Amino acid sequence: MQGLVRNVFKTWELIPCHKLTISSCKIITYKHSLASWGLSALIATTWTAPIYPFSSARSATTGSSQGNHESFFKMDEACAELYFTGTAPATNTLSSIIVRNIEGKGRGVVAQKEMRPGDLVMAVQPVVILHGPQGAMPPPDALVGHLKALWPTMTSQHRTAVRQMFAGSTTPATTSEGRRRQATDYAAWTESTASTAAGDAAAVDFQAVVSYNAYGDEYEDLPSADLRGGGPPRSHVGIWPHFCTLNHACAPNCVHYVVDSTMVVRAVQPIAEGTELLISYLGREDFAPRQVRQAALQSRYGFTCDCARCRTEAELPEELQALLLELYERARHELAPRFERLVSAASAEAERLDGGGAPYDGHDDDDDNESAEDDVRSSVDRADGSASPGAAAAAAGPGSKLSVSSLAAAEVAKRSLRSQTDGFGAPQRAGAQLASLEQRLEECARQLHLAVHDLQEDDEACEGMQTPSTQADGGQQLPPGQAAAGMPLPAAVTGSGRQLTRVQTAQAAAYQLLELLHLHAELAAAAAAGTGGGTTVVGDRAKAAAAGALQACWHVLDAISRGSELQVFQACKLLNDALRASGYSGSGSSSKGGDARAARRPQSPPAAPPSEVREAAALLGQSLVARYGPLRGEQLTKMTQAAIRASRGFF
Ligand SMILES: C[S@@+](CC[C@H](N)C(=O)[O-])C[C@H]1O[C@@H](n2cnc3c(N)ncnc32)[C@H](O)[C@@H]1O
Repeated sequence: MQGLVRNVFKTWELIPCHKLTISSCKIITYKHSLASWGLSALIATTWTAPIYPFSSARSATTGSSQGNHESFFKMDEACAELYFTGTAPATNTLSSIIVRNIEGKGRGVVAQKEMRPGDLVMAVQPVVILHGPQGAMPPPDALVGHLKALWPTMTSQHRTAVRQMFAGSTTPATTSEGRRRQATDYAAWTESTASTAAGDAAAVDFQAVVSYNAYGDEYEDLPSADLRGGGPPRSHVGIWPHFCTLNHACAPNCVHYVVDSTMVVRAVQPIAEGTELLISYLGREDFAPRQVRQAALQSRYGFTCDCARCRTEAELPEELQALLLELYERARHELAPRFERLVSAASAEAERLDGGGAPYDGHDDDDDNESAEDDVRSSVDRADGSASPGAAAAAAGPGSKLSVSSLAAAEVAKRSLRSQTDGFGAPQRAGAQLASLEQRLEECARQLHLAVHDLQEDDEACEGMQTPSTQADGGQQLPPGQAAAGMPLPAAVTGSGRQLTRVQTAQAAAYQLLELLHLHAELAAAAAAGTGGGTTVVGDRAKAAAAGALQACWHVLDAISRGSELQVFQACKLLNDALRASGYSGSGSSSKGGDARAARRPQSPPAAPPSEVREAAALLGQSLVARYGPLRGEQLTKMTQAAIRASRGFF
């Protein structure tokens, strides 16, 4: 896996767009090549074995050699109902988990049994939730009034849970309030207290409860909203008592998302019994360097993150840390807005040529960057979501607007580009802008390439000399003797013993740049297609570079954000590109060339998919299983189709 990522950086070169005449090139839209895809055949031939290594152990009829697999299987059936019909599980579903005091973090959730990627951790209902239209999340502060209004009629279980939520203070355990806050058992929530509802309400700091525990997003899980039908996905903000006992890590071992009103949390790594279960509170800032992540967590949640990823990053050479920060800032503030402007300008011109829109005014110079950034910012504010308990509240606070990320800006740019069937309509202007952008991007890419290369060489030289260097997230004790003074630290060990290498850590901090490299290569390929129908040498190189950068993106996501929606959607795109490049349709005859005679021939059995299609399908399978658990057969087919449909709207 790592080899692929390394390759991209080792062989990276920019494809020179300025040597091309960009004219009426066509972006082959995402929809077309997938429409005729023989999905079931491909799944049957490529996915079943590689993504279900545990299938026999999971079977309800296999017995229980590994504990309560039977109940796990049933829980996933309940979730399948949720995904496919929107019917929430009748009761809160919790895996074998326990709440414990974790040193330096207050309480946290710990696995009481071994877990594997895709295993359900919890599927739980909120104590309060507000919905809004997609992209318009209700203000988190509105939850305060709702909580107060609901309080008198709330079950005693819910009231106990709310009273025990983290509210920003470390009340000593000697007081009754402190004892309640340190309760380490979900069962304690069922205890009712003697105090009256009104009295309880006076003792609760509802504002603080909302600030630290609310979770909101601009949209719910998109593939399951698609499967459920019944209207567009909704935004939401709410408080889920079980969910808000989970602590944060910047490369977490669990993924979380909302389906209608149900919060689903799944393991995305192999997790050993006794390991702390962790989610990310950050959303898009997952792809920022350590300093940015830590500042966000400190200002919103009042703690300094010391997770395995942060520790590894802090041990990188100082110059590299400074460079990663600089590249992040340049990608976010300089390059992404300019890419966005380039694509918007091209789109506007294409519209004008179509006779549909106002003429392009030609104002696309650097001087306009500020207004471009505003545009990007507002697009991102609409598209981006907060992704943690409390993040929603933080988003509403003064000066804590959701961050503008170049990643999201790139998504906006790509979406806008792909919505045009005729691509660039302003050939010369677009070409000149792309060329100037290219120089800046090239400079950043080269710096990153050299830095990562050096890091890799260092690590290779150190290989074999090392023992794991840090205490694992989740409190696992690692073998002694590791923090030997002066020894380079090649990797962090996240909860589960998974290695997160220094190279992966550096690449994750530069993820936004990687996204832009992919976008650039796509634009270059599109430009080349405009001059020679995609058959030029430059066009082929650009396509290969785009595929390489996209694959690198998937692998970086797999290291830090496995099972995320973004990883699923990047995998959909990879598969689409592989299908398009190979002409494989999954049906009896190859679609390459698409001649009419072939259509009249009797259908032969489906040809075996080419290796690049199989690889891309396997990556999508892994991402889907991490996110949705052990879906099988028909369910897997439907979920895949839904993910592909949802990803079209996303990119
Ligand atoms: C939603 S609560 C999580 C549960 C909380 N630990 C408790 O005791 O109830 C969020 C708060 O947990 C703490 N926290 C979460 N992740 C942490 C981490 N990685 N390190 C230190 N504190 C953390 C912070 O105080 C944060 O404001």
